[in-house]
Amino acid sequence: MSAAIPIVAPSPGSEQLAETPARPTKKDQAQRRTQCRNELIYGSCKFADSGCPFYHPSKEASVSFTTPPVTTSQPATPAPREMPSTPNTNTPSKGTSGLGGLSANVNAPIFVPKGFTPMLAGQANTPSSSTAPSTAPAETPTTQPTEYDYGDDFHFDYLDDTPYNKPNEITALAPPFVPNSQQTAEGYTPAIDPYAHEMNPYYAEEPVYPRQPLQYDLYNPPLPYMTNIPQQANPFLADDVREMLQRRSEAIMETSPVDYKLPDELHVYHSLVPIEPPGETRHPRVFQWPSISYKAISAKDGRPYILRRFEGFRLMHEAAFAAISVWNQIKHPGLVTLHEAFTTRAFGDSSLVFVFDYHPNSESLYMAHIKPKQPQQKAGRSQPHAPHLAEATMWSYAVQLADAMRVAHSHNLALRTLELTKVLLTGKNRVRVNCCGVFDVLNFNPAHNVIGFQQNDYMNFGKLLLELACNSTAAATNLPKSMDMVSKRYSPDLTKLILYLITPAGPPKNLDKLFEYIGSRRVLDELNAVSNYADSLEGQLMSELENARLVRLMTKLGFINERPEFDHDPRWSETGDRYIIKLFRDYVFHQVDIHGNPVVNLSHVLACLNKLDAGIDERVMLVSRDEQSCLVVSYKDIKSAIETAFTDLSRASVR
Ligand SMILES: Nc1ncnc2c1ncn2[C@@H]1O[C@H](COP(=O)(O)OP(=O)(O)OP(=O)(O)O)[C@@H](O)[C@H]1O
Repeated sequence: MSAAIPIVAPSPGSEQLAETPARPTKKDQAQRRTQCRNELIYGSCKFADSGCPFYHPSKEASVSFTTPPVTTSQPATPAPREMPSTPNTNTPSKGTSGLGGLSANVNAPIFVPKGFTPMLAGQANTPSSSTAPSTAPAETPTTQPTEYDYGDDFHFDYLDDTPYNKPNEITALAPPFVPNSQQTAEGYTPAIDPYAHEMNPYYAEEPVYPRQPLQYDLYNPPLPYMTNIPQQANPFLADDVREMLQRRSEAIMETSPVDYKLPDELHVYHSLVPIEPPGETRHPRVFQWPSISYKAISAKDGRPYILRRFEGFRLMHEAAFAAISVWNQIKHPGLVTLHEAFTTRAFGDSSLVFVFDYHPNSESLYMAHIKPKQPQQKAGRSQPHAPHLAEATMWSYAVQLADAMRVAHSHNLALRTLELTKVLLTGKNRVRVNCCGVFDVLNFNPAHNVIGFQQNDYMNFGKLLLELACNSTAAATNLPKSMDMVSKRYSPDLTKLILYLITPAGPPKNLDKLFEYIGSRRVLDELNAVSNYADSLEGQLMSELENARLVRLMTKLGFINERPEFDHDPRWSETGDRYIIKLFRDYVFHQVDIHGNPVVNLSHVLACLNKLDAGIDERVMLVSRDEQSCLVVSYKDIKSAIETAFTDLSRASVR
């Protein structure tokens, strides 16, 4: 049995027909056995005594359907307009036939809205409100041909003096939303709808515009265990996270406006773009060979990589590449992964190329913290840069870099590039050591002493922290002065750590001693910070998960709505179940207020689409654009209609 209740204007002359008794046919006899829908919906049929062919029960029987008198004036407004929808708490699902059944149901000649009755009956027990519809006679409505092709058998209801598509009638059928304990769940703000006052022109005294709460079961709030992170009111990705990801995505796709005459292809890489304009030297170089870095795309996996090219380098020992395979096996969050190295003549010289992971929009610690910057403008005022790094940031870097060192040393390797320009800031407080393995090839020596390089790592680490603490690349040239500055700016613990690292004298340094200086509390602080950040990102992902559902839904609507032709039928998207989908689209997106201005109400759209996605039994009244017909359908039915239409389209697309 259908849940769709089409109510349309009679065609011209239908009233005439109603008054002229026709010859009893088989169809007429069937009609006489069918209860008149006006009785069911409005409680009475004004044509009961003047030729309505349907069955009319006695007045006592239909008493529960009578509607109280109206006190508000009838408006004349454009369509479509915001319609209150009916919460389904009292209306269990009955008889909706699932996928594809809607067309048949809509065209069914006999209609008994089973799921509807309890709601109406429930209303009879509720005290009537002043906004209830009128049963008083009014003008006979204009009769327009309906847009919907219902077929010959379709039962037309005569619009009585209280047209069904008037808002006060709708209120009677769909009482205003009253938040229950579930609906007042987290995330629902009573003042969520800025249009509420505009959308209730008929209820100025008692606003009953159904605000569209984001129900917890349809739109999930952040996970409960996320109480350790600030809650965000925005159901979408936070602005700063969106901007960060957007910038990264742009950086990946960036191309060079200048033609640098680079090879089109290099090994398996193509689309080479220099990371920095070539030829500029801004700070002491770490490597004795000039190098230039390119972003390139791998033809193997389509991912971006960094190609660091050493110009004019001649490789003397093939064995130098042995370290590359070891570095390649180390995947650590504190290291920029080295993938491979090769020599090439594609640039017109003999070049050595290292391939690293590409971290879009990253910058070196030198660029981020030491390089002088233009003062930033905020609210029209220039903001001075922080004079020095916060102690917590210093410890965070120290913990991450110490762990990167630990993993390299445990593989019997040395980092050798713990320098301000070779440590990349790849995210919020996330540092990674870059260019690991480069020295192992550039300065290859079969008799090299890895322990000596590892001891140098401690020295370089101390120097890097000192330079960051003093905000200067020259800090190591005057140690007493620099250490004095550090002790004034930072805690004794940090001063002791730097002193331990940069002092050459004493026994060989080791990781245990290093972590003793750092202290387990600092490591746990870092763990907490990372966990909080992971939680916050997970919360953000959660909101994107919801949005992805809605995008899929809107994509389906886009495939179906306004399709010019399908299955050799130019009216495919306007007929059958698709007509319901069209009306639903109008209901969700094309509402207008009393002045005919568009209602751009995001919470309404989100609530409708979420209900649709969940396919709930709640009913919604869809009104045709000429306001002459309306359908009462459940979200479940609309979902079925969309699924059926989309499945038809998908099937045809693979044929
Ligand atoms: N793997 C990478 N992923 C993303 N960006 C990188 C990567 N490596 C380097 N960069 C970018 O290139 C910039 C320059 O780094 P690079 O190591 O080339 O410094 P440099 O100034 O050329 O130093 P040097 O001359 O000593 O090699 C960095 O600040 C960073 O923005």
